[in-house]
Amino acid sequence: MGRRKGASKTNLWRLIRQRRQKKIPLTMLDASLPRIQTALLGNRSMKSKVYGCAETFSPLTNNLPSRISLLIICGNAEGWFLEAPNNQAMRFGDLPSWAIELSNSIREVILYGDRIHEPPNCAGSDRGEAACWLPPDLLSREPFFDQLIANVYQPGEGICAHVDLMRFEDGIAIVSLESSCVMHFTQVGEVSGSGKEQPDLPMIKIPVFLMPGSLVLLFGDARYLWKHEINRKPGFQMWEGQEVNQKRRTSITLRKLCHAE
Ligand SMILES: O=C(O)CCC(=O)C(=O)O
Ligand SMILES: [Fe+2]
Repeated sequence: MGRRKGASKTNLWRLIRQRRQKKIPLTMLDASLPRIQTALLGNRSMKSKVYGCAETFSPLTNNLPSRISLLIICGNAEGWFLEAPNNQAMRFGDLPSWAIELSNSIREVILYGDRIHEPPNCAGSDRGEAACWLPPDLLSREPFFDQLIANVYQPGEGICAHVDLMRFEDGIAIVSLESSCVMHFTQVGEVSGSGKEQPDLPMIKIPVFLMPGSLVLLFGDARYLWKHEINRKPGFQMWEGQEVNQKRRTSITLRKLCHAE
């Protein structure tokens, strides 16, 4: 079983140590999902939709110059507050309606959608949980997601190798929009007694090509034992021997916060 909500970091490191003794499968989906894109974009451009999402976050944004595409806006029980103009927007708790629509589309597409790669049969599969696109308990949870982050990357900008924070449950969805890119996956390094990751692993780097509308689903090993990164510096975005043509890229990451039991 993949790790589930509420497990501590120490437990995670123990799990990682145990799992590294075995061959670790990468369970991940990379499928072209035009329906997702349609759900998100609707009749508007991505740009206006992103503005729309920022507007939903805070009444403050009504006063902002429209050239600011996205803002970090954090919310808590006291209300929304603006952290800094940036290229990133986050939302915790109740998601705006377009993100709920997007979550529903993701669920629908996993269950019924057209896919590039046919998933192995989840129900009754003798290949076990790792063979599904998303295990049934994650697929049926409510809410499906309650945190989103929208990232906008200009050409040359990316995100360094990381495992998403442990405050989020297993089962993470990333919708990739606008510009294609290569996302790389590398295994989490061996963990020493002090809890520090050791860099001495033979590096296995798995490139995954993401088109506009691609969906990446991370669960189990892919979520906990592999880091993901996007290095969009010149020379790193190679696919089939060619440098990927970079334009602005936007991603929407949907996750579920761990809640105390
Ligand atoms: O932009 C992406 O595709 C990845 C974003 C991501 O990994 C994150 O926000 O944790
Ligand atoms: Fe991430």
